[in-house]
Amino acid sequence: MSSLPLVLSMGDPAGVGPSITAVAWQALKSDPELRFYVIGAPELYRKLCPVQEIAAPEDAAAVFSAALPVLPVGPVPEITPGKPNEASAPFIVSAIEMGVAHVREGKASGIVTNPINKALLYSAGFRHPGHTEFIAELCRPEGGEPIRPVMMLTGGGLKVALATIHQSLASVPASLTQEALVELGSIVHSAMKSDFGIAAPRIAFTGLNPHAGEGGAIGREEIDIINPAAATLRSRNINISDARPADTVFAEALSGAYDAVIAMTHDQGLIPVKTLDFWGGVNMTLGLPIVRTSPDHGTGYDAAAAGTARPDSLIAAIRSAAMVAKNRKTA
Ligand SMILES: NC(=O)c1ccc[n+]([C@@H]2O[C@H](COP(=O)([O-])OP(=O)(O)OC[C@H]3O[C@@H](n4cnc5c(N)ncnc54)[C@H](O)[C@@H]3O)[C@@H](O)[C@H]2O)c1
Ligand SMILES: N[C@H](C(=O)O)[C@H](O)COP(=O)(O)O
Repeated sequence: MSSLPLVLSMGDPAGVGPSITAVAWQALKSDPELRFYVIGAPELYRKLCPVQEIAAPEDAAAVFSAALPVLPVGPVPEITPGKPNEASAPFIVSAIEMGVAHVREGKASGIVTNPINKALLYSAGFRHPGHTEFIAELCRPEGGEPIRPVMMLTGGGLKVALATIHQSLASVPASLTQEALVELGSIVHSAMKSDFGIAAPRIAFTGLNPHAGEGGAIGREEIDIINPAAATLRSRNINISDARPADTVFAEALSGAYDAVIAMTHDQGLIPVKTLDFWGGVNMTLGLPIVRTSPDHGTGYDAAAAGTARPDSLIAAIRSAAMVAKNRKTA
């Protein structure tokens, strides 16, 4: 595995982030290959586990087995778990920016983001739908072309990428273009090889409409957009299906027919993963020059307030980030 540590961003301090970070450290502290540090407010973690403030990512390795290494960001206002506070927004954003900078500078092997509440961040001038697009923008070289980030959720034996993410269902059909789907299919194909070590990936597109349009009787997006994009990708030696009915393609993937499924909408793709494996699910961003993963859940304010937060998905995200970093190094 990479000898560099992973970096965790604090996420919303009023959510489950602080508690699951402390429990993840307890669970992983004896595994040097999964070592990490968190960029956050040290006081968030002090009641939960031993904490050691560090001045630089390079200090994390010596500390990790004995205490959670925390690179301070702040001053974060005093927080009551479960009660979001707008005053923490600038520090939530700074922690992500610093973490991405550390990975880009070669000081950390990847970033694992704790959950944020996007609406709260808008008060601090955050203008991105989520981490996915924000981190892609942070990775864009100065004066360079925008990077197309791809959201993929893994869990329950599935790997599901999304053609559209945080947008209204009504706006989805206009966003589906042959060009965008060809670009997406290429990114997923490359990531299956470099990030997951799958030499000859088999990918399926879902349809947008019930029964993948029923030959055009229920909708034409499959005939006019999705299938032509699939044909272009196949002409480039990418093994990808025409639009498959979305109600059955996940069962086909689970039975071994496909390594990854590309879903047309957020809920079409995330419902099967989160239903099968909410606690083991991982959200990752494909197509970036850096490794980024996250738990599949959100801020979970009610669990934070009740003290019932589970660390499983964060631990799975840490393991996935370490695996992808290692696979990319090998590739
Ligand atoms: N990666 C991210 O930053 C991310 C991902 C998803 C949602 N969100 C944001 O989170 C906020 C809340 O979203 P939501 O309510 O739809 O989803 P959620 O995942 O926060 O909560 C769904 C349910 O799961 C529970 N839950 C979540 N995490 C848990 C944990 N670790 N342990 C125990 N129970 C847990 C919650 O208490 C709730 O009952 C929204 O602002 C959303 O945008 C962020
Ligand atoms: N759609 C994601 C999920 O439900 O898991 C999520 O909102 C996270 O988005 P970002 O990783 O872009 O913050």
